[in-house]
Amino acid sequence: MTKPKGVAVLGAGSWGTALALVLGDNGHDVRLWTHNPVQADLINTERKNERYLPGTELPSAITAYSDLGQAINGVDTVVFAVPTKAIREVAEKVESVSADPKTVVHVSKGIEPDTHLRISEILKELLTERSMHGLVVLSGPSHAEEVVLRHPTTVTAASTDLKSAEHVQDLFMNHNFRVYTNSDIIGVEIGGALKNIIALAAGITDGLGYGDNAKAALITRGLAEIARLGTTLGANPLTFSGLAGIGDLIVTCTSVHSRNWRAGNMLGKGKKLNEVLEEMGMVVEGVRTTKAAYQLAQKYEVTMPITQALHRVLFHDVNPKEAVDQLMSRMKTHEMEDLVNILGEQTEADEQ
Ligand SMILES: NC(=O)C1=CN([C@@H]2O[C@H](COP(=O)(O)OP(=O)(O)OC[C@H]3O[C@@H](n4cnc5c(N)ncnc54)[C@H](OP(=O)(O)O)[C@@H]3O)[C@@H](O)[C@H]2O)C=CC1
Ligand SMILES: O=C(CO)COP(=O)(O)O
Repeated sequence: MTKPKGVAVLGAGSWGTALALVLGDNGHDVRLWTHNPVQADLINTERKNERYLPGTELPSAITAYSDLGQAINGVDTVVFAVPTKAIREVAEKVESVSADPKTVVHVSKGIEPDTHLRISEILKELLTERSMHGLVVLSGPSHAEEVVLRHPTTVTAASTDLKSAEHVQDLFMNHNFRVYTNSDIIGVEIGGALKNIIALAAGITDGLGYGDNAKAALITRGLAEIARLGTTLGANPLTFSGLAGIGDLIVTCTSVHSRNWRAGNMLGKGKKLNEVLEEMGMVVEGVRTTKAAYQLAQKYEVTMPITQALHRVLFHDVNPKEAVDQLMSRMKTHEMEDLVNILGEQTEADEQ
């Protein structure tokens, strides 16, 4: 395999910086782009990103840039690691300064409200052949705080083009960071985005003082509604039993590292959404994704009771305890209601 020319990581928050560290450990020339020139200088002089990953020593292979053209021209892979709401702005800038096509990777976990676009769809809309020749999503159960400690982590690289997925697998894979490939880009993006909704809800139930039964209920019934919407949108149902499905759901609902869980926890303890977001100071993707998923559930008539309950808490000021009570007193139903419906339809068809 020829050594890649270099990798640019766009976004020097916790995840962009952690991924830059993995790539640096693997011996790549890493260009970490931030829109903040002061932060770029600090990273280059102190070899640390104190705001987002305090105490982590960054490998010497990483150089921070605040000039986007300098960061991306000359590398063959560009990793978008900014929050979903910044993807459009950064992609437009990339398209305008890019001198040649690159493999584009994104690691963001969200869906755009109102357009309902997944991030790969936004990137395809904005990046032309001038700047992109392959598109890969890297996702899975992976808190930056543990990745920089070089603790074992597994993720999946999804693309409709297996060669591009394997290129990304080779770039990132090492003894601590194991990368699988997957061809279901829809399922991987939907799993990664929607788990944040359930993690917010899990934080809320913990904040209310409920225990492990409530959390297990949220994880399993959450997975059911993620899979219900995901398959409606064209995902392979099996993806939801993998790293980007149940894997990421478990890690985000159970870890104190999760910003979504932490934000939910504060809501459960009685804080207001705007106070919580201010206190976090880092992106809580699940808030916007709840809006997008709620709209999608309405559009496709998909039953998503947890998402709907969280939507009431976040945007209609419903008390979290009341939202849990409403969820628990829904009409009785079969656990495998979708399966029962499909089997029922089949039996009816067989009898005719
Ligand atoms: N943290 C994690 O463990 C993981 C995160 N992810 C996903 O990665 C994505 C990024 O998350 P994460 O790094 O944690 O977020 P953070 O909040 O830690 O950092 C976000 C970074 O993006 C920058 N940014 C924000 N808006 C813009 C913009 N318009 N133009 C340029 N840069 C911008 C911020 O700059 P500034 O400092 O100036 O605000 C900051 O450097 C999210 O979608 C998240 O779900 C996925 C897996 C793991
Ligand atoms: O996606 C993540 C872990 O896989 C990070 O989750 P949070 O954004 O909730 O911290």
